[in-house]
Amino acid sequence: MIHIGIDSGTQSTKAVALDLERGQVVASARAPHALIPGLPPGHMEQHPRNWTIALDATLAELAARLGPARRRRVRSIGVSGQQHGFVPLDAEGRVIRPAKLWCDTSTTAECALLTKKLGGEKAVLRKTGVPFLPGYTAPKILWLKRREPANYRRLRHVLLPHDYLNFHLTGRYFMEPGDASGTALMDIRRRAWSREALQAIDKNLENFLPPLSPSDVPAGTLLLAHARRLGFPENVTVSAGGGDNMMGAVGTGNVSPGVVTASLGTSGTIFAHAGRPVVDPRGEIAAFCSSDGGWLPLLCTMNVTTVTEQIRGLFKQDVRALDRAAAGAPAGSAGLLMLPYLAGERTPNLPHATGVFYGLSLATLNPGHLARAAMEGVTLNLNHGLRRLMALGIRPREIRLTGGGAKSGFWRQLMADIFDVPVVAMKEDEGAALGAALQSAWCVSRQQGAKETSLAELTGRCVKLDERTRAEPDRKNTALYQELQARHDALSQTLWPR
Ligand SMILES: Nc1ncnc2c1ncn2[C@@H]1O[C@H](COP(=O)(O)OP(=O)(O)O)[C@@H](O)[C@H]1O
Ligand SMILES: O=C(CO)[C@@H](O)[C@H](O)COP(=O)(O)O
Repeated sequence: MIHIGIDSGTQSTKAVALDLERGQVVASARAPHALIPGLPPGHMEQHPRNWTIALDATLAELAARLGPARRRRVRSIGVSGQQHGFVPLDAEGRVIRPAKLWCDTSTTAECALLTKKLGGEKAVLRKTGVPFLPGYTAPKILWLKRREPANYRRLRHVLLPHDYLNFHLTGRYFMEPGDASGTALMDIRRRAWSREALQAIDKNLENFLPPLSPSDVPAGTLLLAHARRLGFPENVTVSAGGGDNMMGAVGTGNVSPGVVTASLGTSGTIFAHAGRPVVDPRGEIAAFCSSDGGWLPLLCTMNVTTVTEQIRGLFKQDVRALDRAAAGAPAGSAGLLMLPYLAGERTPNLPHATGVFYGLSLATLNPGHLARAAMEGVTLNLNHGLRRLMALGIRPREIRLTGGGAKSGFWRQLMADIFDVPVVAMKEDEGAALGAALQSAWCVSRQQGAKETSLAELTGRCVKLDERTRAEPDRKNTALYQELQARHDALSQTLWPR
């Protein structure tokens, strides 16, 4: 059987076709989609229509690559998507306005209002487990109500990006706890909507959200129009899918405690599977649910490949030239430190912070030092959160890498040195797309009942480490980076006191 996984990321949509019997990805496809340009600072939006165009294009390309015989063996599709985006739909399921994304920081006033309504930060953590942060969906809904009342009056359905793609494929409104836990509208301990959080926005909001279904329940069946266009059978199951980090967990075999994954996409995330809710009393680590029945404590920083892309653009380099330039500068960039908050930041919670190069001199103001300081800065920023994850009891023996940034050998070594933990990339680098394919295969096997296969068995069979990419911490550099971490944290704290 062939199981298809789609990952609708912030910069592009990726699709893979998994041949389950061979345990291998046999075809893949990709299509880019862009942010809406020219919006005021802090506003980050995309039109959901561009996601469906990219989804249809990648599915068509995948179908062509599979050829007629394998197309007839397609059994299921799973969808992964960037978390937290708010897709507002009217009564007919039409998109009312562009989606505000996970990296939009325009809702700090709404976060403050919601936090106050629930009784303050501690009360919010007690009631839902997840604080109101600008990246999450709840303040975006209140923003629409307060700032665009005419649009809000038309609101009848709230979906997240991956739910909207499921709706496009099946015609059904459906949500599951993994991605839904990133709305900040759930009590993540009970895996259920929090009536209090919903009512803090609108007493009718509950009617605009589908009930939460367990993640092993299918979202629906692929609409016939899609199946015919693609040459697929008529009974293709579309699984619940999930947020890209939840699916990245599955695609890196992070489905039982003890495994830690880092994703270097547009955002940077580090997460671990947990058999119980992990609520950070400081609210820095997100207490999300996974999309396989467990929980997924997660650290997210907003500035990862956006920063390296910006530096690369400045010097008109391709990704390899950027690596070479950075490798030409010494570890620690001769004292040049970068606080990478180009888009504000979620962890630490500094939505209005800006970036800083500290330590510019005749020796460091050149492309190589700037590139290295940028890569070190985003990695030190991630490491700040990794220390917090560790303080909550997550102990990584190694970290599995996924996302675009994991393709850089130079960056992998930098991560091993800064995290002081071995890192290793995966044979299939599209972890979220592979995870979505695997989750759909799991969902089909659960429907078949008697022949049910566990998710751990499926990942054990299909998820493979690429041992050639393994990087061990280099003792020459780990001590230096510990010092730099302290300087990075102190500089951040001095410039942006919390
Ligand atoms: N070899 C590489 N070295 C460093 N960065 C890379 C490399 N290949 C891709 N990238 C980065 O990965 C980014 C895309 O990552 P991806 O995980 O697909 O993002 P998203 O899922 O957020 O759309 C690109 O913008 C690019 O900056
Ligand atoms: O906001 C978060 C996690 O809380 C981000 O990780 C988004 O889910 C976007 O992911 P990428 O597009 O960077 O993969």
